[in-house]
Amino acid sequence: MQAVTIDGTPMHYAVDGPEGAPVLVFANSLGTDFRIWDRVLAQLGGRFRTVRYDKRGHGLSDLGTAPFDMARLGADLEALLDHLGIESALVCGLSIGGLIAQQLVRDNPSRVRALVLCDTAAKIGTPEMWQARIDAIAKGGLEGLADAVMERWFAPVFRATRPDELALWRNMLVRTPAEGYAWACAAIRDADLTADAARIAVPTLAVCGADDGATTPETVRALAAGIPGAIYREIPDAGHLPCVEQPDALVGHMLGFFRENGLV
Ligand SMILES: O=C(O)CC1=CCC(=O)O1
Repeated sequence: MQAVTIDGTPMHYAVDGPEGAPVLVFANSLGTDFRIWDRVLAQLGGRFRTVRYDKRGHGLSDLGTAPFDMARLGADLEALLDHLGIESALVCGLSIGGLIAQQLVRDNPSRVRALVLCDTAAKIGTPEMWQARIDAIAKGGLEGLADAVMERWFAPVFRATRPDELALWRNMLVRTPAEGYAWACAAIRDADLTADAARIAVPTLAVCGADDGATTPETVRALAAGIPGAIYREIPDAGHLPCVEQPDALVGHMLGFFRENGLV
């Protein structure tokens, strides 16, 4: 297990792959820990030096001082890069992880060689929607939300054919500390990076699961349209977590994008 204290908060991370290979950093989504990238790493076949981490209040990482905002989450990622001596990396962010990646490139563009923005947006949902979710957690915890979240995370085919796995991913969600989840919802509620999208000057791939019920293909296509030169790809039979449902398709798009841009 690898640990680092950032802003007084112990955080959990993992580094895999050969030293000297291009560095690829993953930022994960709400209510998940970095196991969601396991299958992506298997598909990458050791071509990258990968960095995964549990954002504060998720997985094994502590919550630290709440409330926290998107700037804090972006600064956490930058501090992790500092700790690992990584000047600049390919950054792949899923959902809130995509917001964290956009925050990092906005605040410190030199740290990002390219972006993979997966099932995300410059502004996710509405403040009212996030406040309603925070209020619901205060009343019923994560268990009360879990079935609805599973419908957004996973395509119908996954839910119908992989019930055992579905049960385990649901466990991951409901075992996320409610406070960590709720404060991350508040950070999403208050984040709007729309005006910054047009200033993103690194190669960008936007990807979305065709059945994503959280950040829909329309939303992700609109994100790509707002970023100069960004390309958009859609993954069939995937919901909000293509890294779990269709890792080979996701990796195929990533590798093609990295090669086309001379990044690998
Ligand atoms: O739980 C959801 O609705 C999916 C989601 C939205 C933001 C995020 O990170 O995950």
